[in-house]
Parts: sequence; structure tokens; C-alpha cells
Amino acid sequence: MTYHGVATGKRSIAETFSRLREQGKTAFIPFITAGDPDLATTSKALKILDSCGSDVIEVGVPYSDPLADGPVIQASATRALKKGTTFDSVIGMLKGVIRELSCPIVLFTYYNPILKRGVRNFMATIRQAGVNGLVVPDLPLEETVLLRSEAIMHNIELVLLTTPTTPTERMMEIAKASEGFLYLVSAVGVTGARSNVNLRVEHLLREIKKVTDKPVAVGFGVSTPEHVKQIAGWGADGVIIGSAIVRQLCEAATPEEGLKRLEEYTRNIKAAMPLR
Ligand SMILES: O=P(O)(O)OC[C@@H](O)[C@@H](O)c1c[nH]c2ccccc12
Repeated sequence: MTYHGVATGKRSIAETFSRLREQGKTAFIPFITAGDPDLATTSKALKILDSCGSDVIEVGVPYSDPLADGPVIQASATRALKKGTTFDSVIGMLKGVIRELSCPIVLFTYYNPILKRGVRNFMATIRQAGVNGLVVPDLPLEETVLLRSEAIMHNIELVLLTTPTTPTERMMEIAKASEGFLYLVSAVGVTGARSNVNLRVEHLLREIKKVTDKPVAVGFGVSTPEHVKQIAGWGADGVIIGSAIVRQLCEAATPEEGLKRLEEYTRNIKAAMPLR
């Protein structure tokens, strides 16, 4: 596959999910903040996550005002910014490492940095770096029109979010417009590990599956092998883990120790992923 001279040779997010569905597997989708503890470690972490069997990886661009984020990811973004991480340096790091990864990358950013660069320029930049998908958590559906058309033009899969308080009609529109997969936010509030998975997720998944064939991945508050088994058992196509992953990688005494903990944690979670 080529796009504007960039050889991607990689499966899209949608293709990744169809292949997993054929194999009866649930996708494992870790999230890490770029630049925490530093960009060189992020690059190594991406390789580890890829080789431990991640199916898609979310990379967060650190932002000073991360409204939807809980304490772990907020602190992570603050550390990354203190290290001088910028959008351009994240793109530079990704350009160097993406070609070595087999799984697609979803870039995670708030809307302001996109507006600042201009939507078209932003899309072209991330596509040139080899990014496959994009999540913009502070973008309401009504305002996705321009972003969606530019994303489609640039071959970027724009993943949209639905929450337990999203009315059904609106959820249906979001499902229709979402590319790659639909992100089901499991609980109201901010990101961060919780002790139990919201039991409403089982019902929500059923409701969503009635109206769309698109893959659905569940995130927010997932941290243990038990959570993963439970969510996969309810028929989710993917499970997203952010805060718990960030803690392994970034709260260790040294980057090396963090990478080791990340690998162990990821292997543990992967071992718990059942075949459906
Ligand atoms: O951290 P958690 O609870 O595991 O949730 C996933 C999450 O971190 C990741 O997808 C994410 C990071 N920042 C976000 C902002 C909004 C929605 C989702 C996110």
C-alpha cells in the first residue's frame, strides 16, 4: 500500500480487527504517553508492546489541559511536557519507529493542537509519519465533519467515542461515523484504573452490536487479567488499557526497570485473553 509516496505495507485498523474476528480473538490495545519518561524510552516501549502481541497501540500526545484524563495520565503528560516533548518531537520519534512495528498506531490528541496546525496540514503530517488512526477525546460529533473528511482524504481512521450516558440515537450516529473501531468508554468520569468493570458494559455492548457491525473496543478502568476476561466474554472486539500500562512504564525507578515491568505486565494480560 502506498500513500503520497509513503509505503505503509501495514494492515489498517479495520483490517486488523477483521482478521482477529476471523480468528475469534479479542484485540489488545495499550495506551502510552509519548515522552514519558523520555522519547527514546517511548520508542523502545512501542517495540516491546508490538512484539508482545499488541494488536493496535494508542500513543498519546502530551497536553497541558487533559480534561478527560485521571491522575495517572495527567501526571504522565506533565512529566513528558517537562522533558520538552512537543508534537513535532513525537512525530519525529514515530517516523523512526513505526516502520519497525507490525501493528497499526492510533495517535491520541486533544483538539487544540490540531486546530493550531490546521486540520489538513495535521492529517498530512501524521500520515507521513505512518500513523493509521486518530482519537480526539474532546471533539463532539457535530464538530467532526471537517476532521472526518480530511481524515478520509488522508487515509486516517478517525475513531469516535461513545459513553454510558450517550443517548441511543446519538450512539448510532457515532457508530456510523467511526472508522477503524468504536471506542466504548466503560464508565462516566476520567481515565484511570478502577477496581471493577462497570457491569452496564455487557448491556451496552449488546445495544451497540444491534446497530453496527463495526468492531467495539472497551476502555477506561481496565487493569487486571480478570477485567480483560470479563470484557472479552461479553463480546467486545478489543480491550484498551491506559493508566495501568503507564504506571508500569513510568513509575519505575529507571527507564530500563519500567520497560521490564511493561513487558511482564503485557505478557500477563495477553495470557489472560481468551479465544471467543
Ligand atoms: O487509563 P484507562 O482508564 O485505562 O483508560 C484508557 C485510556 O487511558 C486511553 O484510551 C485514554 C487516554 N486519554 C484518554 C482521554 C479520553 C479517552 C480515552 C483516553
